[in-house]
Amino acid sequence: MTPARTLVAGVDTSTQACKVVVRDAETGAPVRSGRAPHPAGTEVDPRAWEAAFTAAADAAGGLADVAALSIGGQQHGMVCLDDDGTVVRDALLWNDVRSAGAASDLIAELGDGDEATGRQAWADAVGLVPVASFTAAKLRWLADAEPGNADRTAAVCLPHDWLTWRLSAERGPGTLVTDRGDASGTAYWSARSGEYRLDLLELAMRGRRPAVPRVAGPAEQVGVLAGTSAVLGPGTGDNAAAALALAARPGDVIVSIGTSGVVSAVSTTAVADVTGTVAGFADATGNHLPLVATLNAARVLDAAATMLGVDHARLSDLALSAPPGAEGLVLVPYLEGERTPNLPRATGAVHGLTLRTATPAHLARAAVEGLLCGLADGIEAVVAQGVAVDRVLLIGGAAGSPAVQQLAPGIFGRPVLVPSPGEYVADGAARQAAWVLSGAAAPPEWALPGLQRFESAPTPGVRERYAQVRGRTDGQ
Ligand SMILES: Nc1ncnc2c1ncn2[C@@H]1O[C@H](COP(=O)(O)OP(=O)(O)O)[C@@H](O)[C@H]1O
Ligand SMILES: O=C(CO)[C@@H](O)[C@H](O)COP(=O)(O)O
Repeated sequence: MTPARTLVAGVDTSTQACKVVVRDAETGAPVRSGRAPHPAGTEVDPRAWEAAFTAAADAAGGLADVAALSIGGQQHGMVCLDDDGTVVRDALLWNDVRSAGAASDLIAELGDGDEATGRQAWADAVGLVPVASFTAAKLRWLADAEPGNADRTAAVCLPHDWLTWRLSAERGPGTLVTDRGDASGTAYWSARSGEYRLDLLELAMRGRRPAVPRVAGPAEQVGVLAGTSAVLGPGTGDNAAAALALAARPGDVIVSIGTSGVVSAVSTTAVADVTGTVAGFADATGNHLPLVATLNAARVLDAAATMLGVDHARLSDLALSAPPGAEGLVLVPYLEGERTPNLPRATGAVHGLTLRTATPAHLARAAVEGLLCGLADGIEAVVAQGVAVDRVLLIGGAAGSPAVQQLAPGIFGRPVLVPSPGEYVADGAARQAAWVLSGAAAPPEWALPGLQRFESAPTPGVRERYAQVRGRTDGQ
């Protein structure tokens, strides 16, 4: 009789869905998986994430036989809890831009009214400059727009912290836990010092100081899955989890095209970009994860497909059938406002329409190129922080698009490696769970996914034309 293998589970509680994977703890071999959708919108009742988790776990055949579980999740979302641990209001997600004015106020206040001084002060304090996405800006919005809810907020945490806490057998006061990766996206925890800046939390909350989760070590057991003996890992932010799944090392740049567009890189040193383009986040192993995020990514292609009345496969074929640069047709993809560049009130635009370019193929091409040009700007910004780029890996839902795969190398000016299709955030969480279970100093050596290499001649003209048009789109 073969001995029973030990199983671990990883969860991605992402913007659009909850995904659960079950893997062999020793080898990382996939065993089973499930998913369930999240509600649409940028303001969500966290209980919907718990319901989706339950449905996704059921779809994955249940978790009764797993020995450990960790949760990766969408970053930055503001989850406010009252004295009883009840959710105070719906969570504001990372892509909710109502906090844009609050972010500007926080910059000005830390600079005593001077924006440049404020930017420098935030970069020095926490390695990033506030934008609408970060939790601190959302808390300032809450303090100003809903002071009653701010008063009731006894503790504040992030989506993955909240779900870990809900699944834990122990939910008493002081049991909320997070990790370095997700804490670094709050704007009141410093990846450089490894400490909370509770003065900045207090500034955001206009003098209130709610409790915050304890920041656990990368492989620390933080509890037990309720109703089982499975151990819980600390979990992490989605981008840190994906880096863990890919065993990313310095020199690797991961470009994720999910709901968000993300360029991130593992680095042994902290960054502090005073322009605010690159955020100085932490990874899930003790390193750093400088990161650029856009609000508009896979859903740009969803929108283009809807406009053209086609599915993703047809959109890709259309894009590949048009010439590079779509003969001057440019789509600026700021469909939800934008975070990078910081234009929260911007809208999308199409420039260069002529009788010749007014075709489905040109529009499809312009959508893919517009999306990729924004990410190419992100790669450039990360490089400007002194981060080495030896390999570019492309993941996320839209990385499955042949047009994205084939056009990215030309626009990025570098070859692109596409791992075999997978749920890399959930996989990274599963690898963390296996690490926690092992008690070892380093994560287990799991087989890495196969990589498909895409290469093509650089098309710098496409980025130049995009940059000209982007400059005219300020969204005011
Ligand atoms: N082949 C494809 N081409 C383009 N977009 C795709 C494709 N497959 C999935 N997507 C899009 O990818 C997105 C989901 O990606 P995912 O990385 O799971 O997002 P998230 O983690 O933010 O929920 C959806 O918007 C979906 O429509
Ligand atoms: O805001 C960020 C990173 O700073 C996003 O990456 C969110 O973490 C959401 O990710 P997805 O839902 O696109 O995976």
